[in-house]
Amino acid sequence: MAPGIRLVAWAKRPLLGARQSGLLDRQAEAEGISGLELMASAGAAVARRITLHDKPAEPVLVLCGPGNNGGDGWIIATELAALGWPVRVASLIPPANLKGDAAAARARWTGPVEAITPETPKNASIIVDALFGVGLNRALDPAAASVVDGVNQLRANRPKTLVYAVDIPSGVDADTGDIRGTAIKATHTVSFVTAKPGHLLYPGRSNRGHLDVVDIGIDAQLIDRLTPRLFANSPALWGSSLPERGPDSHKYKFGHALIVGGPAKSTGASRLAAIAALRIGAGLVSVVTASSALPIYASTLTSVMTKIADSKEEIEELLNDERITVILIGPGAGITKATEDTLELILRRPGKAVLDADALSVLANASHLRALLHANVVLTPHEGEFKRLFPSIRGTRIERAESAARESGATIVLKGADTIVATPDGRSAIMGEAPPSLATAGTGDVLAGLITGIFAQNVTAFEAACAGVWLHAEGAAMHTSGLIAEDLPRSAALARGRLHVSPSRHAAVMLPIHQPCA
Ligand SMILES: NC(=O)C1=CN([C@@H]2O[C@H](COP(=O)(O)OP(=O)(O)OC[C@H]3O[C@@H](n4cnc5c(N)ncnc54)[C@H](O)[C@@H]3O)[C@@H](O)[C@H]2O)[C@@H](O)CC1
Ligand SMILES: [K+]
Repeated sequence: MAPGIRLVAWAKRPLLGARQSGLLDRQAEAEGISGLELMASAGAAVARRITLHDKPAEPVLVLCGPGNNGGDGWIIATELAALGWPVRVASLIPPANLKGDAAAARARWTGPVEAITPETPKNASIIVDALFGVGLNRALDPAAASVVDGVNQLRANRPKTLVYAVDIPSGVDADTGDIRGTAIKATHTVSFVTAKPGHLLYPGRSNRGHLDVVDIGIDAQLIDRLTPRLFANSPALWGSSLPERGPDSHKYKFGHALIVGGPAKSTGASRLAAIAALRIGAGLVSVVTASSALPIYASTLTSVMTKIADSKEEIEELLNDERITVILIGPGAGITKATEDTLELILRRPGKAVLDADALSVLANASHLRALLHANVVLTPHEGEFKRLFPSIRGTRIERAESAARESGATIVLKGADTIVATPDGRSAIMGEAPPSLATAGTGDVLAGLITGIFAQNVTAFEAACAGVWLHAEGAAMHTSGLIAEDLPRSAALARGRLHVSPSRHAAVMLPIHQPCA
């Protein structure tokens, strides 16, 4: 059988940062695979991935850095040359200064070696970026930055140029997705064993291009020994938890979500949330409204029920109904004493709750309510709301979401281009695939409704939050243009339906090397 590239279903594996990737390599070495063997597998896999393209007329340009990422580069060059491909190699440091596995890999390359200059990237249609990988620990120095900028300029001038990043685009921080000075804009990234947080977190996410993760011979069970807690948000994480309707299904099996409505002048947000909760599968959805706003809710909602409550006591009576499995408060609620009172009643109830929008603003100013938060409360702040809720928490987006979950005891959905879900017990997930079309009015209300509707169905806060975030993005991605919030509940529900139509979509595959690739 022809040698293939063993692509890993990376969404099914945890994300490992720089330190954990290093630990995994050390563990593999302790199990008897040398660093050089790992490097040889890594380099060979990248070379084979590149040969899925047509052989170019000009030599493939391999840019090698000072560490083991550069080591991968020397192997890639050697493998490509062995397959009869024209190759040029340029090194950032004098090859005699390389150490360890990188020096051993360099010794396999018998062709000429150029020193990297700003002019190096000219006239190449395929470039391999093996400058820096997970060992990047500071901003690129001027020599590295100028070649990186040169590669990006070439790609801008010649859009068909293929730029293959080895492990991660050089300049992107593998842990945070930050750009350290400047960074390669790759068309493809080939990483090893697991994806890295920097592949999913912005701004680095924009530099990654198409991501493949390849197997390099490390036993996947070694990953579990690192007790990883960070994941890519994908159906692999929560898909099997979502209950399916069968012939004997009854609506009461799928929960009853109660949405706290807003005043007559702002009912749209809660109506969007209610429709989203129902579409995504909650058995029953009710909006609780004051009599004054009832005509609007009653005339615009059909399958969503309305319940009237004109006083704190009436609201309390409704909330005491044990058939209600989850309550959403916030969209269009108003930053008022009434919202604060209802919020307090909700938090004093031991059950599930989702707090969004105005409820978060109220919570930020009501320190006495903080102590009532628990793991079955989901908070869905965007950056501005997060800063008001947790003004003293600093760090990267992941660190901040994790600290907030730990400190508050609630499940946090830190919204953004790369929405992060974090739980008080230390698990987190990054959604790195949301389309920019979600930046439009009302989409946050739909997200809150989706999470609420899923949470109603006997799933955990983490699963509900992750599934809501993913289905929201996947639903948006179905629209090529003109997306408005009203479209999303239906699209998210269709996305949910598709999960079970093509379960193999998230499975590992073996890519034969002669298969043409877009
Ligand atoms: N056994 C292993 O450890 C394996 C490692 N692999 C490769 O090795 C890479 C990690 O190798 P390393 O830990 O050597 O790290 P890197 O090769 O990513 O970079 C480390 C080197 O770059 C220097 N450096 C860091 N930031 C710099 C900056 N801004 N400007 C200039 N120099 C800078 C460091 O001083 C060090 O010399 C992975 O990303 C992967 O590509 C793969 O070969 C698989 C196996
Ligand atoms: K790289």
